[in-house]
Amino acid sequence: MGSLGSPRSTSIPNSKPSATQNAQVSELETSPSPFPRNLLADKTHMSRSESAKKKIKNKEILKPKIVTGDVGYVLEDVPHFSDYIPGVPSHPNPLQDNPAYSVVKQYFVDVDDTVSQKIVVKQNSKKGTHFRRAGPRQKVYFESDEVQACIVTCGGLCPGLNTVVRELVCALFDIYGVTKILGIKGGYKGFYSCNTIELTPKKVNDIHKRGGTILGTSRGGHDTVKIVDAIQDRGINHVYIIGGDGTQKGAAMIYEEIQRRGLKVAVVGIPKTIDNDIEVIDKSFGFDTAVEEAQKAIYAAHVEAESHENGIGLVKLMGRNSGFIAMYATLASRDVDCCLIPESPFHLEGEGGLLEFIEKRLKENGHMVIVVAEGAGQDLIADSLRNTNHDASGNKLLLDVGLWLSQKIKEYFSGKKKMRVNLKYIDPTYMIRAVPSNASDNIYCTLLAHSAVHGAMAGYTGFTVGSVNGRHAYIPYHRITEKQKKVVITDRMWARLLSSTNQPSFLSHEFIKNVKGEETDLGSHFYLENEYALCNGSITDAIEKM
Ligand SMILES: Nc1ncnc2c1ncn2[C@@H]1O[C@H](COP(=O)(O)OP(=O)(O)O)[C@@H](O)[C@H]1O
Ligand SMILES: O=P(O)(O)OC[C@H]1O[C@](O)(COP(=O)(O)O)[C@@H](O)[C@@H]1O
Ligand SMILES: [Mg+2]
Repeated sequence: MGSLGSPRSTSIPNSKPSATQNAQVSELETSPSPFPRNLLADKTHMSRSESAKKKIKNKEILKPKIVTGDVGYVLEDVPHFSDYIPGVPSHPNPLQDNPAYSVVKQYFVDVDDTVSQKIVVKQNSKKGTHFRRAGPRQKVYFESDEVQACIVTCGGLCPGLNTVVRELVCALFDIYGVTKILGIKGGYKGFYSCNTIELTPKKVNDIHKRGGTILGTSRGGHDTVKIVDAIQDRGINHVYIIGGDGTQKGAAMIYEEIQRRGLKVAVVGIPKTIDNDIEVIDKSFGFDTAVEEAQKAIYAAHVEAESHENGIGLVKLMGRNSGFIAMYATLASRDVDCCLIPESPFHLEGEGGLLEFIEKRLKENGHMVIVVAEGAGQDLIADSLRNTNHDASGNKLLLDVGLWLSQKIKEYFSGKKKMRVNLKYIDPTYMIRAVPSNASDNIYCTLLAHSAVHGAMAGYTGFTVGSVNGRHAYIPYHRITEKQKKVVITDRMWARLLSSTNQPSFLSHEFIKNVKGEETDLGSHFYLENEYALCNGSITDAIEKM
């Protein structure tokens, strides 16, 4: 495989590809890396001529790096420049000369350190899946003045976005002496349709105290080729992408295109989602803040409900497909009588239905509080209303379960029951995600940002950073994006919720029978509550041993 031709023909005025961004590489005969390799890196600058584009398009990308060891040890590793850029030079890490780190006993993470996905084990358990431990390495693959970094925030808002931006800038600046850092405005489409802003520690000094993102965000607009062209044109070689599951899928495509073009550009994802629906990681930043903020709405609903005869406080919380916010806000509050999430189907009418339970609870206590995740009961609403709308990113636009439920409850009691109820519906949806992150999320954001920067400087790319069992790790994109994390209703955490609210499970016998019949891999778990499932790996086992 040879050079793809002449230097890039189109470019933004005053910007040219940096010499180091396009690695000087030659045909790869043997690999210093122990991993399977099916990609040969391109030579020097790319041309955007049609034939060159075609060649790039047809190039295969690296296969996932899976390393196996003794006793069933598996490392799901992340790509490194040395996998596709032979002879890529390295340098000593400047961290060792940083006065702040002078007292640290061990500056660097050992190259062999990995983080286990499964921590509850039996005596004879296999070692199972591991991820590369995050942190500074002895060698870095960029000189400070060679780095041109950029940061983008995509998808919905989440508390902590500004903190991550701030800490990325500060880590690059303070630890690695990087001074060229660009903010991409307005999400993915900002790469090719907006101006950039220069980011310095001074500019970002106070931003963690503000909600939202100073960079702006958007849904839709992911055009891989245009984005990578912009990255190349601006000479960017560190791309930090903060966003949820959709964003990480987009980041994976950017990384693949960059690898196809043979560029020395690190693509690093920092997972953001208020719904906490990202697999593998313990939890996402901003989640704790959102749960805390939701307490205010639940408190108000409880005060209102308690103060009226047959008072019902109904609170709708975010959670498109995963009910983590509703579940944790309910557990934290202790004022909630019933929590409804997308993972646990319910029915309204008849024996064992929601309306019957509301009536019972009102008769017992005189008031009640219901928390509903926005994605709950969508199948029931869809029966009465047609809904085929999607947002710019392709996410299904949900119908308002809170309004629908309020209507159904009122109809039920004013109809044949002739019972007067006083229902107050509170929808704090955007309030819980528009706030600045709390103290613990701020620290989490800082660690994520530092891990991201250390990984990029150490030459890793094509990964998302996240906490796995409390240790920070580099996780390949496909592990984050292959499925969404959901509340496991056969998990003891959901059982704890049911026992705290004393609500019925609403599950039909048929549903339980179906779930019991399913053999599903329960690989990762929020807060690792499901020890049984982790040991045995099936819903059936989890249910039987609960
Ligand atoms: N499957 C996908 N492939 C590539 N890009 C995607 C994909 N899904 C979403 N995106 C892009 O990621 C960005 C954010 O996605 P979205 O689903 O809105 O939020 P989130 O990342 O928070 O889940 C959008 O710009 C969207 O175009
Ligand atoms: O109004 P928007 O911005 O589309 O946001 C609403 C959605 O954003 C979320 O908070 C999270 O979405 P993402 O994590 O995919 O950005 C959902 O819970 C909610 O449905
Ligand atoms: Mg999403």
